[in-house]
Amino acid sequence: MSIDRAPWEGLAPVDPYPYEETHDLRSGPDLHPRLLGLLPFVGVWRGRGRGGYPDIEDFTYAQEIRFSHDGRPFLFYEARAWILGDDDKPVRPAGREVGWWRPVGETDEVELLLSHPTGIQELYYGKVEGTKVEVATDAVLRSPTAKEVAAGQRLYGIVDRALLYAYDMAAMGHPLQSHMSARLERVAG
Ligand code: HEM
Repeated sequence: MSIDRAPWEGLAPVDPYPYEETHDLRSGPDLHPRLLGLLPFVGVWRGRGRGGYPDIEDFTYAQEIRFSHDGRPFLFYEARAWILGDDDKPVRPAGREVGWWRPVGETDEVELLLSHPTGIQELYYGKVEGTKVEVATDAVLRSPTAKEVAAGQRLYGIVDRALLYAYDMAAMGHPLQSHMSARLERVAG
């Protein structure tokens, strides 16, 4: 394999990426009609959650989640969490995930592709019902160094203007059970 410089030699520099991405429905491109079912999620959210699992200590965390779009029929999703101490102060950065929420054609079905810095990728399928989205993994891809995560289930909902979710996972030989749940308030969008 080699890189050939010749085709680009002498050409002008390229302008910055010309298309807008927004988490604010009042600015930027129009939301693609296929995303109408997911419209209530678009924005930036911040809040706190509780987590646990059989062999670990229960923990409290804070999290920011952003759902944005660029006019095409998918949402960009990004979540960053940090562990909170008893005094509510940050203890250390925790789970991060990025991915894509993809409505399936004109249906109420949705595909969710998520990628984690822990060597795991998840592919979820599920349904949008009103302001609720429920998805379950179709596949989990793990790098050789990743922890043994076998399956996941997620429920997202907008309740009283807040974003609530619950995440159940089957991992490390344990059957599907709760790992985290949280409540986040809209902070932008
Ligand atoms: C908000 C995001 C998350 C937070 C705050 C979080 C937090 C934690 C904490 C505190 C632990 C204990 C071990 C440690 O300190 O690292 C842990 C373990 C674990 N987490 Fe998470 N986690 C998050 C998301 C996820 C996700 C999305 C997955 C799977 C894709 C996952 C899979 C696991 C696994 C497999 C373990 C090991 C459990 C065991 O050893 O029995 N976590 N998590």
